[in-house]
Amino acid sequence: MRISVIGLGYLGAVHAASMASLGHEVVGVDVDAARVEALAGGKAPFFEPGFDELLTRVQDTCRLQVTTDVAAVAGARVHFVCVGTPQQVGSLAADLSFVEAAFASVVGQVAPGDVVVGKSTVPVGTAARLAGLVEAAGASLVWNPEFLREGFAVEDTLHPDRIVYGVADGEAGVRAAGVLDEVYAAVLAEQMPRVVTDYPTAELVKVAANSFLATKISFINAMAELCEVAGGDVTRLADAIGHDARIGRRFLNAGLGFGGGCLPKDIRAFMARADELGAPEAVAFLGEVDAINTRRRVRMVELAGQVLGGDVAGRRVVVLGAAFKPDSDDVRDSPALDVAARLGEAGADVVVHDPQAIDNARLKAPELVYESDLEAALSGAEAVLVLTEWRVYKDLDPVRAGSLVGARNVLDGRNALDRESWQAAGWRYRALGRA
Ligand SMILES: NC(=O)C1=CN([C@@H]2O[C@H](COP(=O)(O)OP(=O)(O)OC[C@H]3O[C@@H](n4cnc5c(N)ncnc54)[C@H](O)[C@@H]3O)[C@@H](O)[C@H]2O)C=CC1
Ligand SMILES: O=C(O)[C@H]1O[C@H](OP(=O)(O)OP(=O)(O)OC[C@H]2O[C@@H](n3ccc(=O)[nH]c3=O)[C@H](O)[C@@H]2O)[C@H](O)[C@@H](O)[C@@H]1O
Repeated sequence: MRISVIGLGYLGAVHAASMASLGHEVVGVDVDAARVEALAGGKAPFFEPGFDELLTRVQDTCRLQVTTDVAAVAGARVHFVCVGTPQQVGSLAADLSFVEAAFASVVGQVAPGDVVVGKSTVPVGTAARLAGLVEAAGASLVWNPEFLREGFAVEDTLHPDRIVYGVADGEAGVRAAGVLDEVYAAVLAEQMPRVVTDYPTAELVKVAANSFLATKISFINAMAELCEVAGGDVTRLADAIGHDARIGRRFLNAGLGFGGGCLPKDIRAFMARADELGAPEAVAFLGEVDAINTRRRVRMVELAGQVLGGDVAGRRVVVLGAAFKPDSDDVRDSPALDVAARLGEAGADVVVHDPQAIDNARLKAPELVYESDLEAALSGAEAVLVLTEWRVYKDLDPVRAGSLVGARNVLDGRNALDRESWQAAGWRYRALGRA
């Protein structure tokens, strides 16, 4: 089928290439000319495992065309809107201006019978509002939230845990769902759950899922705070409660907490929307989830001060990790970069290393010093802070690292290192949530 994808960021670019890999003829549109140019040349505009290979495969089939000209979407039968919904400056609410602009430009191109599919994460009520615009052009709207994780984006797009459609009432909704089933036929062949519901439920499913994940992380980080004062070990605690199948061990990794372009802004936008709907108390707990998350960053800076004898000013500190999570170059609301910036503000001589995210980090925090060679970054450091659990940091040899640094202090911000082997190599090991 001929389809279009509007917005070629972490979500849209992977969606477009994945749909082309399923055999569809895809036209992708983005307002960012540099991004379009990179994709047109078969190059991923960001680091995502497996994405370069997918692009190369798709390029060979000539089924993916990219452009800045929205007129190119005319002739496609299904149009996926994948533009950003960042946090508004000075407010908790989502900035919907990109979604509104994208819908306005797409409806000018659609033909009667087309299906417009919203994939961006939006506040509940947005789809019902946009449906009128789409229907006025003779097309139908489906809200089809996306649940992919960065670092696993290709895998999650082609093999999701579930697919959710929010559709209009009646025949029109059934017909639109049927068209989307055709697009996803190869994905649905794996028989994962497919939930067809109304617009508000589909929108709420997305923010509820991200809120639950954020809550799970902050729950374990609250336990980490208690372990720190009571002398417990949060990693053992997480293992023990995680054995209960009702709780589960996943997303109970205590440490610096959550960041990225989604969980933080989604829980904030949910609070703002609940407030508008007159039900702020329903999700007031998310304020605490957010506060626990921020406290972990503050605690990390305190811990660095403690191991350095009370003051970080003038002390050489190496921050390992700038991305918000491993296997990504995304630094949006990155806990690691935030801690590095806080240490820099406190006067520390900070050097930041990351295997993939230095270019993005430099744009976001140009005041920090970056080093792309890991051994050079470690040289002379008086404290080593592991803040993003990249494999290369987990694989560090503590003996070799110990020969490079100025003092053997390691702070494990992600509970990712093997404590015993670091201690055996003469390191003073400190971690969040472990006394
Ligand atoms: N990044 C992720 O892992 C996931 C993101 N989402 C949601 O998907 C949406 C997009 O997120 P990302 O891809 O991370 O954002 P992003 O910021 O990486 O990409 C958004 C893209 O849309 C483009 N754009 C903006 N206005 C446009 C317009 N009028 N026409 C065409 N292109 C336009 C931008 O230039 C940019 O390339 C957000 O709502 C996000 O919450 C949902 C699930 C996963
Ligand atoms: O809406 C979105 O954009 C996406 O947001 C998250 O995906 P993502 O942000 O890519 O990354 P996660 O793997 O969820 O990690 C988020 C943050 O939580 C942190 N985290 C994760 C798990 C954990 O146990 N502990 C923990 O601190 C990570 O380090 C990272 O900073 C969700 O997992 C996706 O399902 C969702 O589609």
